[in-house]
Amino acid sequence: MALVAGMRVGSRVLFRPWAWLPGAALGRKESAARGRVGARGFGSQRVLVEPDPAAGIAVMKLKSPPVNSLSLELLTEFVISLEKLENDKTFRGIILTSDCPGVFSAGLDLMEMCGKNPAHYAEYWKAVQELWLRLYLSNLVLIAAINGACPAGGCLISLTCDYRVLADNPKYVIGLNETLLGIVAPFWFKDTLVNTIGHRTSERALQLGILFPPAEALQVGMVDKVVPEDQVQSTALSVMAQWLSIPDHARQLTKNMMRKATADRLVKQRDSDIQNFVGFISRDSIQKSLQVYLGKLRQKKG
Ligand SMILES: CCCCC/C=C\C/C=C\CCC/C=C/C(=O)SCCNC(=O)CCNC(=O)[C@H](O)C(C)(C)COP(=O)(O)OP(=O)(O)OC[C@H]1O[C@@H](n2cnc3c(N)ncnc32)[C@H](O)[C@@H]1OP(=O)(O)O
Repeated sequence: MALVAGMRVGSRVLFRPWAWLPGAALGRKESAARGRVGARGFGSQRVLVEPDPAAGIAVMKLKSPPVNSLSLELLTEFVISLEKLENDKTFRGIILTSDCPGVFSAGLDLMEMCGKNPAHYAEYWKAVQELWLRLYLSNLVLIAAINGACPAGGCLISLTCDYRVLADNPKYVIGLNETLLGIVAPFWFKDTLVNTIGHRTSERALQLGILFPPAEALQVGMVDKVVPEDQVQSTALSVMAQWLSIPDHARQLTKNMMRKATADRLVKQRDSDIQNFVGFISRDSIQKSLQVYLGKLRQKKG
């Protein structure tokens, strides 16, 4: 077997770029929880995994009501489930979807970024980076079955997938709307978007914080297919079959070739990216903006 830049070619698992990342190792308890997934469902409180070993795929459902906001707990459970599937050679693809009606994911959890201390912000941001790196460079085919609203960090997660199917519902908007909150999408969010929809469209979408309804999302290439709500899952399954018809090693090396440079930009500056985030989010003016935004979200109800 040849070794290419640390990747073992000839076995199914071709690259584990995170294995050498600082902080990437899981604790002993978490390691013990790993192992073969088998045919029974597994998962955790916030991440349901429904494996179909015969088909070589698993459906992963985010289940952190009410809106799948990406709390530290959800990020951690997400990474653990992902790693379990990555480590089990039975699995070649994951369909990523939501168990919360009407919302794919509300993005990063605003409560994790408000009123906490710098150490907490640093821990949180490291977890956000970790999930992005693992998803973006995953060996598996990832298909997003987007069955609800998909703003900011939710959109980022979908953009790490190889293909996005969005339910045709005007409420199910998708985009990186950070500027509407008075915050800034970091460079690796931006890079992920640019790699998907191109520079000019990203520039406009990012500055204006555009949340695209389905038809526009399809038009700009933010999603690959828009289908009636009751067909999201079946469409994701048939798209998966098409992607799985390609030999893994060829597809994986090609994915790596397309994505590695983007991931490496973050890998090379993880610590400074954390410091930037902590400095930025700790500013009084930013904290105020986030509080105002949270207030508006709450008011919307009453
Ligand atoms: C040059 C210098 C650069 C430096 C840069 C350095 C670093 C970068 C710095 C920062 C980067 C941060 C990047 C941030 C990314 C994000 O993802 S921020 C999150 C953005 N998310 C949103 O804007 C979505 C907000 N939510 C909604 O729009 C809606 O909730 C919905 C998802 C459309 C669902 O609507 P609905 O079903 O009607 O539910 P409610 O609105 O009623 O919400 C239910 C409760 O959930 C709470 N909630 C909603 N979203 C969040 C969230 N993201 N985090 C935490 N909590 C959330 C909402 O307040 C309700 O709570 P209550 O029931 O009222 O308590």
